[in-house]
Amino acid sequence: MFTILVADAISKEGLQPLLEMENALIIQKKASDPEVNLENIDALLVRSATKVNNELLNKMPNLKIIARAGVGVDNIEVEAATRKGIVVINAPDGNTISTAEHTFAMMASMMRNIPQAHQTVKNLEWKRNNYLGTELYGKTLGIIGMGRIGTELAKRSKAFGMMIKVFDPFLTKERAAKLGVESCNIDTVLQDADIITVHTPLTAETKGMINEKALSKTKKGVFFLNCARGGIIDEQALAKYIGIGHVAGAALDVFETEPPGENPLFKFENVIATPHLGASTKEAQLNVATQVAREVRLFLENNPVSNSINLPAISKDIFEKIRPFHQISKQMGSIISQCIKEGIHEISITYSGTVAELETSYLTKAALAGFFKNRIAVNVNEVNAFLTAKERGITVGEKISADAYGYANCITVTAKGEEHSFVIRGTYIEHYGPRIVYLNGFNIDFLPEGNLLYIHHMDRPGVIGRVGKILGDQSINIATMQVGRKEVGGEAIMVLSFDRPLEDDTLALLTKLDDIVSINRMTVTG
Ligand SMILES: NC(=O)c1ccc[n+]([C@@H]2O[C@H](COP(=O)([O-])OP(=O)(O)OC[C@H]3O[C@@H](n4cnc5c(N)ncnc54)[C@H](O)[C@@H]3O)[C@@H](O)[C@H]2O)c1
Ligand SMILES: O=C(O)[C@H](O)COP(=O)(O)O
Repeated sequence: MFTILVADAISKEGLQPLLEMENALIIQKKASDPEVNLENIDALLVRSATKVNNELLNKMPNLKIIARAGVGVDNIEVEAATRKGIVVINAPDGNTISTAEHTFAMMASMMRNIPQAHQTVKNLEWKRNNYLGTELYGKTLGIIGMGRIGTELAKRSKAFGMMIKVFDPFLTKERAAKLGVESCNIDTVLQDADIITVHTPLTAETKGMINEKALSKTKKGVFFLNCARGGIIDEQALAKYIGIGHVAGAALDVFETEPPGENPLFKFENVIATPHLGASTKEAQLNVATQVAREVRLFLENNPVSNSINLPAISKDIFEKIRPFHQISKQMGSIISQCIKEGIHEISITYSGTVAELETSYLTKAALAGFFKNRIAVNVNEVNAFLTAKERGITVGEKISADAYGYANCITVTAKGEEHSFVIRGTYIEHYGPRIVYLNGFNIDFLPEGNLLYIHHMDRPGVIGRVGKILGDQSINIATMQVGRKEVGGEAIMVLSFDRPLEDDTLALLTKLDDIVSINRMTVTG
């Protein structure tokens, strides 16, 4: 049973994919509500109101996925979530049109003083001469950040006869030409635009990018819009430039602190504001809720997700292709971890045959997740596998080899420790399943699943019988048994599987037998 916490106001209709799950309990309450048992939560759905910081994450040890029903994830400590192996997803395009429309509406309202004039009419005043507006037609709109919203805003503004100059370091010349906008450096946008609007995420680079220095480069009489994130335009600097009459007006949907409380900008009549309403339409809310609800459900049902912030996107088709290799990679990581009982400084994985053509980095992460599973307390998965290896000083290498040892596909994992190395090789055979075909110098063939015992011994008559007798005396049923050796009378191995885990006492008896070099008891999940 999964417990899903919907902590912000998210469209109930959009949550349908989750509400239809038979094995999920949906709780719609604030994360701070004392009735919510945070320890049980598997999935958390938020908008921008809930601050998903490390402190909250520490109270949610079971959390597997955070879904942001919207675009900006600046209310989520993504790095802290990544460290804990929690997948973070968002709904990147569900509210694009609504926010572009809101920005356009704010621009038109600002240029024609609509909010101010509206208020006077409601106050029974008729001040027609106070509100001389400015046409949009023929004006230059400067767009900083030409992503989804910037692009939709440009299309709408062009239809109103505006010229568009944009600054976005990641915009190619071809795309700018296709969109019919002029790609410029930031100074050109600042100097030439009559109206400037920002549509970037809030990052270390964009925070305060419209500061006093930037404002000093703008035309006298310029207008500003911020419907992206508070802080991209420095509020103090903007207030100063409005105060001296350089900036003619500003339209703001977002603020450095939300709700903003007392703010120096609010004393100016030519500043208009909305309370972060860009995405607040029925359509956008349904879109973003449906997008994240579908993704959370896919994730909880062990399918890939497409809109993860901290996990490479894999399409369902590709995931279906890698699924069997994903499983065996994890199993090999787990076996290696249980067989080599010392600190590891290097893990390298070699792919050959058909598997080498797939998304191997995902498989490498799965092998690391399997390796760490039995070793450390933190939940390690594809999200934090590389980070965990790095933090523990383990070098991870990935190679492609032409030699598949006669198999259609083959994955070899090598772990190097202080004193020993361990090599395991597996393959996936259609209609047969995952098989381990090589263990540390020995050819073998076993299913890497369940309660396993790996015995390294000398190839002498009676060893197998003595092992069998001890197990029989303890009423332990051997489910499967495979043997392998290098040469007659030399070293050999056997891998046995049981229906239940082997007790310590049995293991101790087996260890004492003659001709046994080492014994490893393993539990490997499917
Ligand atoms: N007001 C609202 O309710 C509301 C709703 C949706 C989105 N947003 C916000 O709007 C912003 C844009 O959203 P989007 O969906 O268009 O995002 P997006 O990722 O599609 O676009 C962002 C663009 O900014 C560009 N960029 C990044 N750093 C830059 C820099 N230093 N200088 C110039 N350009 C830079 C990127 O290349 C990208 O093209 C985000 O901050 C998002 O959180 C607000
Ligand atoms: O980043 C976003 O998607 C917007 O800022 C919308 O935020 P909201 O979901 O809190 O309205």
